[in-house]
Amino acid sequence: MKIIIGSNNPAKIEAVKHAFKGNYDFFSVNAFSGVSEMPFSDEETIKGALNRAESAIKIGHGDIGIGLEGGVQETTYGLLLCNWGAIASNEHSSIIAGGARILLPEEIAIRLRNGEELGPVMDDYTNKQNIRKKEGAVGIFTNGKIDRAEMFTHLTKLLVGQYEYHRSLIK
Ligand SMILES: O=c1[nH]c(=O)c2ncn([C@@H]3O[C@H](COP(=O)(O)OP(=O)(O)OP(=O)(O)O)[C@@H](O)[C@H]3O)c2[nH]1
Repeated sequence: MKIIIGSNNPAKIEAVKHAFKGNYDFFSVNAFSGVSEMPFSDEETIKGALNRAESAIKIGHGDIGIGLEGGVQETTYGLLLCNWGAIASNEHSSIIAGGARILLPEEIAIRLRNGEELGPVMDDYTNKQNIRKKEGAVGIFTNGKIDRAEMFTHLTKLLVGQYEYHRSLIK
């Protein structure tokens, strides 16, 4: 089975490879999210994940397309880091799942509300480079307990499990 991942971000690719068990061929493509660089709601982040999954399966001529998208959601408690994923398949309509979420520190949230993007803000805050491709904001703010790849692995397992369940209903 040919699985097309709609991103070249190593944290996302590693996560998808970990979540699938069995004989699969993985390819990654730079899929278009069709949403803003910094999605600012669950709705927008889900849309980005769906667009990436549906574009990945088409571009890569795969059996399955996977889209993973990071964003934030405003709440009365503060700004939540949110992540969403989608599986597009040739057999049925797309499936979505959400990742674990944590509140971002207010000094980070203020910068995002003023229009900055989380990736560069995290690099600036930590004085490191490409945090988004490594441990991610979730890794930094959980003291390394859950990094971005692990969070996306869990999310992708939620997708794969639902996909298998849907397929068992079709057959
Ligand atoms: O350091 C981070 N840790 C995180 O936990 C995290 N979650 C989201 N973001 C940032 O939010 C924007 C959209 O996210 P995103 O997933 O669409 O893009 P990305 O650039 O990370 O990947 P990709 O576009 O190469 O696939 C980008 O600025 C990401 O950097 C994060 N940055």
